[in-house]
Amino acid sequence: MNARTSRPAVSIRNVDKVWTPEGRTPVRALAGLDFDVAPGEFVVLLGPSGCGKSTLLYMIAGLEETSSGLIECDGLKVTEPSAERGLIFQEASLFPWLTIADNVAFGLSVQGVSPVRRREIAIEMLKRVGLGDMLDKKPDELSGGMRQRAACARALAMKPKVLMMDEPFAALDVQTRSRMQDFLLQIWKDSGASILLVTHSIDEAISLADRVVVFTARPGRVKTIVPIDLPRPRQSRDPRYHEYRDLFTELLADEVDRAFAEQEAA
Ligand SMILES: Nc1ncnc2c1ncn2[C@@H]1O[C@H](COP(=O)(O)OP(=O)(O)OP(=O)(O)O)[C@@H](O)[C@H]1O
Repeated sequence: MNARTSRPAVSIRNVDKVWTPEGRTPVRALAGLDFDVAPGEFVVLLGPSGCGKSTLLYMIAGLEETSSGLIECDGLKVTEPSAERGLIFQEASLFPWLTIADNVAFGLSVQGVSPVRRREIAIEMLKRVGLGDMLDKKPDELSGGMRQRAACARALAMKPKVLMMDEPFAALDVQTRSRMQDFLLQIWKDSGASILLVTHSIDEAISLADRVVVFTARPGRVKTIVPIDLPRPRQSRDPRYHEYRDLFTELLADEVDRAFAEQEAA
């Protein structure tokens, strides 16, 4: 972990979330979440389907309110979205009618950056993610991996302190996924941002994380937090890698069974 200050980048204090959809039974998604993310730390959220991982990201992003408890970023209570907290989804949510460079520049226009400077930043960011020769392409002219890199460039252009990623590589093929993981580690080091990444993949968690937060089945609670004490780049042939894999498989198995049992009973 390359924490630089003692103040957490994200502080999650006793957070509950109950969804109350109109005309439907309330859903208790998260209960009593309490953990911190250090500046520059890479935290992976791992847990069974429906345990509230995405819900947590939306609350940190300021897109949803907590039902109780407190979320702070850099010491300030989260009340609304901020450029300091970027969110990337499974499918790159780029505007299809804009070029890649204009997509990256778009958020900066909201911040009042001049058109010339926006273009400069967009080019710089797209070069950084290896898309320097794709500036004037539209999203549908790019592969899925390229689109995700463009989404990363757009988020990084805002210089976020926290970058949240909701299963960002789940839709990609195995080879592209592995390259994107290497790429992500590189931009994480370069940017100094904290990363919170949701995945269902145990291997992705071991390959990327400083710490893995394992959730219980719904309502999601922190089952345990496991630091990954392996040097990077992580090698799947390392016997300790296999020990982590066995540990996470065991930790998740009970929770996945519980989640299934609940779905069948519903
Ligand atoms: N907008 C919403 N309105 C009502 N209920 C919601 C809403 N969003 C999520 N939920 C419910 O909250 C629970 C947690 O959902 P969430 O998507 O956060 O879980 P998850 O762990 O990210 O799941 P998955 O791994 O399948 O993506 C689920 O039961 C879901 O149906």
